[in-house]
Amino acid sequence: MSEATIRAAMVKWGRSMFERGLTSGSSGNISVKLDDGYLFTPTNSCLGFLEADRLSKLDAAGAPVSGDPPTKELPLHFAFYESRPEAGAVVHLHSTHATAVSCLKDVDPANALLPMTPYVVMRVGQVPVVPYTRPGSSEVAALIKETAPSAAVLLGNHGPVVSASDLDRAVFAIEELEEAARLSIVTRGLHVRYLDADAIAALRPS
Ligand SMILES: O=C(CO)COP(=O)(O)O
Ligand SMILES: [Zn+2]
Repeated sequence: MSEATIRAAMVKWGRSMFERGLTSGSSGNISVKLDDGYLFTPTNSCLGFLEADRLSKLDAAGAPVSGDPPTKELPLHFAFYESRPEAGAVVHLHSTHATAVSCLKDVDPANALLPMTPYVVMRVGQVPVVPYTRPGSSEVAALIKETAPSAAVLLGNHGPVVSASDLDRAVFAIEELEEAARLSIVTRGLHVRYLDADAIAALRPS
């Protein structure tokens, strides 16, 4: 895929997620790995109004090449790229329900979402919660690396982050994560029938 196509896809998905209320204001950030480096959304940009030629380009060592200054969450994104060689894209949002789950005291920090439906198992897998760190802090990197090989993580009291082999898959996965979090919130206190181990074992990523 050409760099121009990837830039257009970042603008398209950013707008789509923003317009559907999956992240507000200037929250959230997206990155994609290129053959010769990375593209990042600029810091303080609104995902709904990204401009393809202003995206931040970094070289393979993380040095700036062109565009506006990158998201302050570089340590977060690079923690995924460094611990998951298959990662080709990373998406971070402040989507409401996943963020709500990230604030709950009584979830299992090893896996915050018990599997109720198939797609979260197929697209996301286990979702650990890492302790709160200040947005942009480099301390988050070691915490993310401890969760490897999880492709998805909830930042405690902050929001979801997902990595995948490409941007489409990362967006699909973070949307499934948000929907699974929404189901877990709306069914709280109800008697839920979770997927059993046989059903989970029969699901394969596709
Ligand atoms: O979500 C955010 C911080 O966690 C947004 O930060 P940036 O505007 O620097 O990308
Ligand atoms: Zn954030």
